[in-house]
Amino acid sequence: MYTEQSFLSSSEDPKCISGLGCWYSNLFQVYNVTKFLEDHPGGDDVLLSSTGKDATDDFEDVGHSESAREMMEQYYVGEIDPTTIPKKVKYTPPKQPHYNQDKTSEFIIKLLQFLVPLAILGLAVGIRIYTKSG
Ligand code: HEM
Repeated sequence: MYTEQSFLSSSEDPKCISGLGCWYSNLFQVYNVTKFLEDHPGGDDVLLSSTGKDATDDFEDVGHSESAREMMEQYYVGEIDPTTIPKKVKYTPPKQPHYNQDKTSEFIIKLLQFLVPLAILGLAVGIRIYTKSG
């Protein structure tokens, strides 16, 4: 099972309107390739390494066939303005509540850990002195 994986591609074809001329779109095309990962002839690892970023060069460098370009259409999600993509979001975990608020019991345990062996030692020495003198 794959989690949702998409990559971006900048428009290669200029958009043309007769009389107005052509211009290149500054928008990115988004492709969700989750369902294609297992079937991609180039393997899922190359696809995965191209997700979450502009994969135009990765895609073009391979020299994909016309049929590959046609296949792309079924994974097309829509266009996105790259300036609206948030920069890398740094994850800061939510502050955890501090459970052991009561430090008293911790202190008592530490004190007992120190006092109990001391008491046993004292008792042993006491018995020894008492039995010797007897
Ligand atoms: C939805 C997007 C994509 C589709 C539909 C697609 C489709 C295909 C197809 C049909 C092939 C077989 C060869 C061909 O017909 O050209 C192929 C090969 C390949 N693709 Fe993709 N591909 C996509 C995206 C990518 C991306 C982003 C990469 C990133 C590097 C990539 C890398 C490769 C590689 C390395 C091969 C193997 C080329 C070879 O062995 O000759 N593909 N792809």
